[in-house]
Amino acid sequence: MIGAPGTAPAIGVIGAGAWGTALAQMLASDGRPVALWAREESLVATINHERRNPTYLPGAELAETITATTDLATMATLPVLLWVTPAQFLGQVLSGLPDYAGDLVLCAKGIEAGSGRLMAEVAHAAAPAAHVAVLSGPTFAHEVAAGLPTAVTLACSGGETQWQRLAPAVARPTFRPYYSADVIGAEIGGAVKNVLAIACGVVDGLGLGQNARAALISRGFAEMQRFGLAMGAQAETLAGLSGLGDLVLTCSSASSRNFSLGKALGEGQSASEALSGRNTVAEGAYTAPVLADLARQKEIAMPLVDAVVTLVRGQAPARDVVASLLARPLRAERPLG
Ligand SMILES: NC(=O)C1=CN([C@@H]2O[C@H](COP(=O)(O)OP(=O)(O)OC[C@H]3O[C@@H](n4cnc5c(N)ncnc54)[C@H](O)[C@@H]3O)[C@@H](O)[C@H]2O)C=CC1
Ligand SMILES: O=C(CO)COP(=O)(O)O
Repeated sequence: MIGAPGTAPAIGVIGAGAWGTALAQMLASDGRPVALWAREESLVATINHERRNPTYLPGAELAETITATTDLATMATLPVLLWVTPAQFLGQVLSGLPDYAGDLVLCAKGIEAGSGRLMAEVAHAAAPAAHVAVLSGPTFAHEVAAGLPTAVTLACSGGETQWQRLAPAVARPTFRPYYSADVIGAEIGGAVKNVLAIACGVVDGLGLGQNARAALISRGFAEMQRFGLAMGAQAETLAGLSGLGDLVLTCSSASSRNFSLGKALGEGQSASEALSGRNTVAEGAYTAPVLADLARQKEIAMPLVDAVVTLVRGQAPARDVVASLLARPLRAERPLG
């Protein structure tokens, strides 16, 4: 049983990393009970007894109405689950709930390596009866946990009927979802921006200046549009909170794990050094190679994504990768040309 009698949660969060914990805190901000699933027994005890998550979200004092558990089967009884395990583990963890038939709100940002599947495809395969939605936008976990305001795209595969159910379950005074029916667009924005944030971190680490960063955001957005439109995303979604909004956030701050990974590479750390010893996830490092493969299959030029692949594979130093990007033939600015 999750929560005290009479206070059973109607909503659960799967994954107690930084983002899952911050989402649970945001959902509990008006006193509603929230169930939070973690893999780690010791973390469950710390959350329930000390009201904190020192491993993934240090500094936040967690609400009394959050109840942590390692029991996935109990979570399956809840009508709404926010799924926040990292992208590469979605299929594996969700396969523990194959019959889940409630609303499954996907919050990870990435593409599955190996299969090239977006998160909703992975979820449909693992839990075919679930009603999938995607929540994505400019949302640094520590800011959301602190109650600072933001807005997100909530893309519902079940259209407006699902939105009517989910919006009141997820919205809070400082957390504002906007409706979309474009699940693919919301997924692609979040997955691609993580890769581009690594590139922006490299620019920062190399000390190449703010002009270079703005140019990279703009040319990176062109890559996101080319890829997204070819995959069936809508242009307005890519230009919205889950696309351009999150791209600008993540490309502008070392609070981003992807940006900070790129910064370390730009400062001269090797890829293996920069990637090892992290207990937090920089999704872009796992998404970049599979994204580059998908783009190649579709004959879509993504030179910045290709450059990030070269860097995370440790195939060339950052300065050489930037030099070869700058030496590419001059061309028209058209994003789709
Ligand atoms: N942290 C943030 O500000 C935001 C993160 N996201 C996305 O949320 C997703 C989760 O990221 P965070 O919560 O930040 O993670 P995190 O980096 O804080 O923590 C890592 C998480 O991975 C889990 N994990 C490690 N090995 C695992 C395994 N074998 N199976 C299942 N889970 C495993 C850990 O238990 C932990 O929950 C990512 O896709 C990220 O892009 C989205 C918005 C904001
Ligand atoms: O997605 C995020 C903010 O919207 C968090 O970005 P990082 O995973 O790079 O920290």
